Amino acid sequence: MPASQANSFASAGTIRGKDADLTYDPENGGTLTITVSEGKENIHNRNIIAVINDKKYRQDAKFPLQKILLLTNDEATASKSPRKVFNFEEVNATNLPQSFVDANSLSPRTVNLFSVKIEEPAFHLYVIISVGSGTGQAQQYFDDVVKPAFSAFGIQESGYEVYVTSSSTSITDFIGAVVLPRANEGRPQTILLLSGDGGVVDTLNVLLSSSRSLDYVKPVIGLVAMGTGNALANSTGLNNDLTRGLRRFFRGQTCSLPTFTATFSPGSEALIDEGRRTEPLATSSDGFGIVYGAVVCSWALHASLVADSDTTEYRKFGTARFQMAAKELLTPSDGSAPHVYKGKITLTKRNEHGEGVQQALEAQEFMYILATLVSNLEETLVISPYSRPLDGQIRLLQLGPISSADVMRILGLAFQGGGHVDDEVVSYVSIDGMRIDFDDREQDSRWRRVCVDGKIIRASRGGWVEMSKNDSTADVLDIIA
Ligand SMILES: Nc1ncnc2c1ncn2[C@@H]1O[C@H](COP(=O)(O)OP(=O)(O)OP(=O)(O)O)[C@@H](O)[C@H]1O
Repeated sequence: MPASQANSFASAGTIRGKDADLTYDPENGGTLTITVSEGKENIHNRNIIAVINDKKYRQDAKFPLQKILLLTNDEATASKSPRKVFNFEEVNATNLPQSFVDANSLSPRTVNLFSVKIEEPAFHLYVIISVGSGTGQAQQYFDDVVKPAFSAFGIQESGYEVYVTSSSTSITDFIGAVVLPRANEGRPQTILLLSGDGGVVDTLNVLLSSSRSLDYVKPVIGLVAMGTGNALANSTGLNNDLTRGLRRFFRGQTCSLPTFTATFSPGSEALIDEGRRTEPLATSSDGFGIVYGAVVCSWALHASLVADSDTTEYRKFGTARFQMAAKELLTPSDGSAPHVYKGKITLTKRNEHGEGVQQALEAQEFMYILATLVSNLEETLVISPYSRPLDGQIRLLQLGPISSADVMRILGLAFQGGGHVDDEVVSYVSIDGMRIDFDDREQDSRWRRVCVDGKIIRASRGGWVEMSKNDSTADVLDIIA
């Protein structure tokens, strides 16, 4: 069979300028096997950002030039050369098997975005680099991977706006000053966000707490997982490949992001600057503090460990920071017993007529209260195994005043695929909302800390927090997943 008539799974082409037999196996995520005279090489789809046809190929060439944008990992090279964490390669090829090209080509949305972008630069494309996220790799990922990948698509640096964070309010400021006004003018905007959950949540909070015009066009966010937990990226599946979600940005679909509102009693404040300072919450028309979220609203052990571990010192340890802070809370180094959190919890569930029905929990002492819209708080921490990507269902996990050893055992099961929800000490239910009334005996404000998507809010003494799922009127941004 002549190479030009090769079937969809095998062909004779070239790779890096050398003649090669090419075979594509779609099983197990997809692998291209390249055989050249010197030997074999496998390229897995999970390492591929995209495959593109190079527009600059010569018309008289036998086969058009194609490019495989490849990202190979990572940590092995990093130990030898700290600068070289991300190995991006633009692999020149010709006559790749069609099924391989189809499995790695751009989504129609991206094709459209890039063609409009080149012809009409006012079509807004931004890259936000949150340099404080995770262990601080976002800038390097941009320099080593995003910039050359955009360039391979013909999008030069003048074709997009790059915004690098300089403080914890940078994303909020940028969204409020640039993205919101343009959305209100009806302009389509795409933001590639190199951050953890925080960048998405900051964007959400600005858009939801501002007034939106009738012309409002939802900005679209593509997320590259650069945070510590990356709950959104890990729960939507966009971090399933080895490109941190950049593959999904080029190939995925836009989806609405389910969200919730957490309302706080007057006097509640956000803790910032490693808990050293406070700032007021945005307020609702009736004067209550408001925070919007898309991931988690928690109290007790989870909120305490997120708060305690959010320091520059702890952040250096990546996800281990959460376990280190949990250990200190469960087995305090001064030998004291772990705190038992006191409060009254009322759940809201909708009945078949869509009416909210309230149910007060009998128990008033807890170790762990966590309501979530997502399955994974970290890549391997499956906190809510029944949650499906972007399903919009809030699920509540509850642990009573059990021993520290039992809490560690339960969290261990959560790290082993989510088996903890079948354990008899765990309550795991679907809800539409929840209210916590903090017991007046909780005098130490540390035990009234609530976590909303990583932000820590200290509720007022004897105060409350109420969280409820948002309806479609809160549909203010799309995420590529
Ligand atoms: N240049 C900067 N200076 C100070 N703070 C920054 C800077 N850049 C980002 N930040 C802050 O760092 C935090 C990073 O949050 P983000 O959620 O992106 O990552 P993370 O907390 O490591 O991950 P995750 O939320 O997924 O666990 C945010 O509060 C953000 O505002």
